[in-house]
Amino acid sequence: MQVPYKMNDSAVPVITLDGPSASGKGTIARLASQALGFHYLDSGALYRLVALAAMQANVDAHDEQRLADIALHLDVVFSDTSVWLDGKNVGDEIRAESCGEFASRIAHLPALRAGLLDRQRAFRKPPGLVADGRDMGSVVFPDAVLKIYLTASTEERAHRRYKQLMDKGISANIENLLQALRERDERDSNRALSPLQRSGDAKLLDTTCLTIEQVVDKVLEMYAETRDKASGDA
Ligand SMILES: Nc1ncnc2c1ncn2[C@@H]1O[C@H](COP(=O)(O)OP(=O)(O)O)[C@@H](O)[C@H]1O
Ligand SMILES: Nc1ccn([C@H]2C[C@H](O)[C@@H](COP(=O)(O)OP(=O)(O)O)O2)c(=O)n1
Repeated sequence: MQVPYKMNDSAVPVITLDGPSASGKGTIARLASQALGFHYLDSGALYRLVALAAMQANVDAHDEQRLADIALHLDVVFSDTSVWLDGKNVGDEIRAESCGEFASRIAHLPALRAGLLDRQRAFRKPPGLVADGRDMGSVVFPDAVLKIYLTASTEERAHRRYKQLMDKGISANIENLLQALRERDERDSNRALSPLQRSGDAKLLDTTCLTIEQVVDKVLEMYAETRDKASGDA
């Protein structure tokens, strides 16, 4: 397990991007982190990795203790281009819709979420971090300097996911994707612990009519404004 950065975490700026499935969180967080030279945390990948490991070991979605145990002992390595679980490249496997679905079904379990907390916070290292997920701004990094709630209409998100799957040569059906997105949004938003919701201090960024480049520019602009304000206040 990685050792958390301990010296003075609050001095390391964090930008959080939370939002529903296929809103573009991963794409935008990765590009913004590259532009700023920051580290990047794809927290959804951790939930997907627990889901994959659990599916491979035939662990029941209700077996909180075993799932928490998997979360605590995940042997995972993130590289720029992929993710390695127990020494095996599982980058494509964790992106499967079935894996995202299983991740969403187990993500309400408190012991599992607790088991991933330190691992997520360990990504906070100088010079800064961009983190994406559902509860990055509300629970994992409540002192983030910039919190964004990224969203887009359900139809646009289904269209984006459809195109993404087709580009990878995976067949998909837009109606099924729409239905799956609605179910996942519903489950992620209505769980008791760390639900997907826009917290009061998160800035809303609706990307329905924006290109990827426009969204990245907007995030960088928001971050520059936050820094200007902080230096003006000092
Ligand atoms: N503003 C945008 N306009 C068009 N396509 C986008 C936009 N943002 C993201 N995408 C595309 O949508 C798909 C889903 O994005 P992704 O980053 O995986 O979303 P999330 O992490 O929220 O599930 C990807 O193929 C990505 O390239
Ligand atoms: N911070 C997080 C990240 C993901 N999850 C859960 C809920 C999500 O449906 C699954 C998969 O997340 P992921 O961000 O990879 O999914 P999408 O790319 O948005 O489709 O994991 C969570 O509960 N908290």
